[in-house]
Formats: sequence, C-alpha cells, structure tokens
Amino acid sequence: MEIFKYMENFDYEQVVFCQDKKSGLKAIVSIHDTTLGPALGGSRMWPYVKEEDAILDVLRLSRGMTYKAAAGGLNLGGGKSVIIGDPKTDKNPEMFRAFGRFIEGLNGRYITAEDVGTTEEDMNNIHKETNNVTGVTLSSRGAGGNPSPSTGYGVFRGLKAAAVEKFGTDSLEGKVVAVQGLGNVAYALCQHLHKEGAKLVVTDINKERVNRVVEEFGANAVDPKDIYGVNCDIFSPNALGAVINDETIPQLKAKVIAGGANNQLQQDKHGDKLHELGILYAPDYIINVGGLIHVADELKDSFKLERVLNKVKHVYQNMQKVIEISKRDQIATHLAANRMAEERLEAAKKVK
Ligand SMILES: NC(=O)C1=CN([C@@H]2O[C@H](COP(=O)(O)OP(=O)(O)OC[C@H]3O[C@@H](n4cnc5c(N)ncnc54)[C@H](O)[C@@H]3O)[C@@H](O)[C@H]2O)C=CC1
Ligand SMILES: O=C(O)CCC(=O)C(=O)O
Repeated sequence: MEIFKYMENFDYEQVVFCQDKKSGLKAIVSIHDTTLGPALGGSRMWPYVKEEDAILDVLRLSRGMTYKAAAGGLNLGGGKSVIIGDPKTDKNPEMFRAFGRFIEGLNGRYITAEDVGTTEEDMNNIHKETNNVTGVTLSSRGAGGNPSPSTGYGVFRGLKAAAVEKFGTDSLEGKVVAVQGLGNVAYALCQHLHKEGAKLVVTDINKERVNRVVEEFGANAVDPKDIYGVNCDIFSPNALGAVINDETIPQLKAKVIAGGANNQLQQDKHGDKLHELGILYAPDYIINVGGLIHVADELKDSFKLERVLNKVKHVYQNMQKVIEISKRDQIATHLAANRMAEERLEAAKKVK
C-alpha cells in the first residue's frame, strides 16, 4: 500500500506508528483533519491479520471522524487509532500506559476514547500518562465513562427518523429489526427497540452476548452469515465495517439500514446501489455521533449526561436534514451527509 499516495488522495495530516517492545504495543494513530479542532476518536484493538488491514482501518475510521464531527456540529477534528492484538489475550495495563505516553507526545492534536476491543479500564490506564483521553471513569475533569449507551440512543433516534420516511410513522411497534453485533452499542440500541415494541432478530459471533438479548428482550437468534437475508423492515449493522457490499446487498430484504457500526459501506458505490434499490441508508456517522458527543462533553469543565442526551436526541433532526438534501439534490443519503459535512469544513477552512 502506498501510504503517502492514500494520504494525499484524502488529504490526511499525520499518521503515527507507535511501538513498545516491553508491553508488546503496536499501534497506529491517524489524524485526518484538525480544521475544526483537535482530532478526537477512539482506539480500536483488533487482531488484524495483516499490518495493511490495520493501516487501512485506521485511515478509513479517522476520516469518518472528521465527517462525523463536522456534520454533528462539533468543534473537533477527525482522528482514530488502532492497536494490533487480540483484546482477549494480548492486553496488559503497561501497553495502555505506553500508548498514553505516545498520545501525550502528540501534544493535544489527538484525543482518544473507547472503540471495539477497548474499555473504560484501558482508558483509565492511558489517563495515567496523559489528559488527552476521554471515556474514563476516573478523572479530575469529570468522567463520562463508556460512551456506548449514548451512541445506542442516537442510533435509535436516527433509525426512527429513517423509519418515518419509509413507513410513514416513527413508531417501531411490531417492526422487525435485524441486529448484527450485540456489543456495547447494540445492547443499548436493543433496549430502546424492545421498549418500543420492535421485534428483534439478532446475531453475534459471541454466544454469551446473543444469549443475553434473547433472554432479556425475547429476541430470535440467527447465524452470523444469515443476518443479511432476514425478512425484516430494518437492518441494523453494529459490528465492524464494510458489511454493505456486492455480496450482501442482493441478500437484503430491509427497507431501511440504520446501525452504529463505523464505515458500513465498503465503497461509495454501495451507497449508490442502495439508493437505486430504494433502500434508505441512514449514514453511519450521522446516527452514531452520540458517542462522540458523550466523550466531547468530558472536555468541558464537568461532564453532564443530561446535556449529552439532549444533544444526542437531535440526531433525529440531523437525519431528517440528510433525507431532505438527498431528495432535493437527487443524490444518495451518504452523499447528502458528506455534502453537509464538507460545507461546514470548507467554511471553516476559509476562516482559517
Ligand atoms: N462504542 C461507541 O460509543 C461507538 C461505537 N461505534 C462503532 O459501533 C460498532 C460497535 O461498537 P461497540 O459496540 O462499542 O463494540 P463491541 O466490541 O462492544 O461490539 C462489537 C460486537 O460485534 C461482534 N461481532 C464482530 N464481528 C462480528 C460478525 N462478523 N458478526 C456478528 N457480530 C460480530 C463482536 O463479537 C461484538 O459483540 C463499531 O463499529 C464501532 O466502531 C461508533 C460510534 C461510537
Ligand atoms: O464513541 C467513542 O468512543 C468516541 C468517538 C468514536 O471513536 C466514534 O464515534 O467512533
């Protein structure tokens, strides 16, 4: 992979490789754009098979954060980091402290938080070395803890805004929602969906997580490979990215796609294909901004959950705006979302 070429194509500012032999840390920080403020985005720990997979993941994720913050009205830039390793077996506190020292070296240009494979405890270990971390439970500044429930709430609000467009009502009573991935975000989302009377069909590669939602929310479980073809109204991806692709689109029966996973579209052309098929795609970064709103609140004098949730509620209106632009300009929703984000970024660049 030609990293500089990729960076130039999508205008990345900085990519940092971090290695600490003693703790086994191998991490990459990608800072895509700091026009609107410091780059805030979580750290993902994942057993990437090839280094190139990790590089591509962090590059794609960090660019998504620039768009997420811009479209969500936050004064933050886009960044993200990945740690190469299996979160179940390769973690140790020293690894996160070492990572914290690398983040400290970036002098506030990058601020981290949780993502797939990392926890509040990991963030607390990073915090022993730097203040440029959020999603912590111990902090002099005010700790918000794991942002996932706020993310799940925002996804729920965005999903409802998409539902009203497609089904004429935003009530989810009796609607069948197929949920892929049952981690922190999806669990919170399932709570809201269940409370509203939606029927859940779920899957995860982790059996314990499946059992929990089957028992608590009366969900029906299917095999991970079968989730795309489920006869449902709404498909909600909440695991990893690139799940909307050439192989999965022909299997889909849903009229709406709305989930929390970052980078759901494998490529832009897949968003165009959904548009062509009349499937309403709620752009990932528009409806999963709740976590970012949550962790950004920690940067204020004191964290307030009520303030966070009031802001996250507006994901509904933001999703409506995306639909409006999509209809007005006759473009797919992922392009409408990009247009919203790019307009804000361009305006800020002119002032700078
Ligand atoms: N946690 C947060 O606040 C935010 C998370 N996101 C995104 O939402 C997604 C989920 O994040 P979390 O819930 O925090 O992570 P998590 O690690 O708690 O949950 C992910 C779940 O997906 C499952 N999974 C992985 N591969 C799968 C497959 N092929 N089929 C079915 N299940 C699979 C895992 O077993 C796990 O239970 C990620 O894409 C993340 O980047 C986005 C914004 C904020
Ligand atoms: O929710 C978080 O952990 C922080 C923001 C982030 O990394 C994300 O939205 O993907």
